[in-house]
Amino acid sequence: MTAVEPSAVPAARTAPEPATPAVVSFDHVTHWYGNVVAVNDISLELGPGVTGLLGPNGAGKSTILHLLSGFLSPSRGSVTIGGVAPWRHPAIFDTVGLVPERDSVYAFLTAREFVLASAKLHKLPDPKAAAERALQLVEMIDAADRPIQTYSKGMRQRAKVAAALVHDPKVLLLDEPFNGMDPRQRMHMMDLLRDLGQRGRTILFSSHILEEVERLADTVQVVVAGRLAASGDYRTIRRLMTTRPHVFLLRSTDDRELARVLMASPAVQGVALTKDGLEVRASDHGTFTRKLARSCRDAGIGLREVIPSDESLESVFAYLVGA
Ligand SMILES: Nc1ncnc2c1ncn2[C@@H]1O[C@H](COP(=O)(O)OP(=O)(O)OP(=O)(O)O)[C@@H](O)[C@H]1O
Repeated sequence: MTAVEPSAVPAARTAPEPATPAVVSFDHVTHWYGNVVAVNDISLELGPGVTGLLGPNGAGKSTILHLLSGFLSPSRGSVTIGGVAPWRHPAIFDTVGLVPERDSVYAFLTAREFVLASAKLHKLPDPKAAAERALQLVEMIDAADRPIQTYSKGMRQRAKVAAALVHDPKVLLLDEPFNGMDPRQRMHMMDLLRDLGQRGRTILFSSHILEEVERLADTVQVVVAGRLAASGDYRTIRRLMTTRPHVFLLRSTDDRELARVLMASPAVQGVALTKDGLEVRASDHGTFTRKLARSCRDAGIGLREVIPSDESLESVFAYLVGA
């Protein structure tokens, strides 16, 4: 496991104070569904601020969020929010708001009715005012009286966020909240979540998109195949991802000569002549890509194509797990 301790974060981003007591805690948590181990011995602590839960499909992100919401009990270990175990403890919903991945919304209701129903379920003193405030936060006032079934996916997402926020929870859990949002909606939602994090709320959102997490999260928890692969400051994790070895396929006027030239570079770990071209394993992505064109020019070799061949998130995660 690549364990990265949360490090000091420059002033540009708001990070949880190191002394802040953990609000959310996983202590050696395992959860299995029948034979499938969805979460495997995960320990983590989260405090106020925005945390991204990053992982490929099937990594265990939804299971982690459902354990926190009290929908699932840990098979082993303990999960707590503010010191309380959420399982079979509905009062936890005074503290927690959940935006599920699936649309668990009555589509014949309008957003206003849906959010108001959520406010009433929370027995808020003024449910109407709370619903209006939540709809305003997600910029849904104008469309609030249309049935949800007429909404785009992004609007449905925002209606779910309003319902989860209506009681101003201390902890907000969001499962792939940006799915289906257009760039403007996404930017607005990011601003809203960032603002809530800065105002002391503990926000945990799942995503399989590195850029989303990078733009929003103060800290990142990377899960792969049910295990915690890395955790801490997003910059450190980003650096680990960009400094990992990268594989490129190159096509040139003289692949054999190019192999000889590249092997002299400290940024290159290995080369292989294949029927498709020259496969290069670079130890440092930045140095390799910066110097490649010049090396070819100096050697009189024409560079025809540079194809990164292991850029999938899965390969990034595989590297983090194996590192
Ligand atoms: N109810 C279930 N019964 C059996 N297996 C399940 C169940 N729910 C999830 N799993 C399995 O547990 C593992 C983790 O699933 P989970 O939904 O938590 O991952 P995820 O990271 O949220 O993935 P995705 O991004 O695709 O939603 C997967 O292998 C999944 O197939």
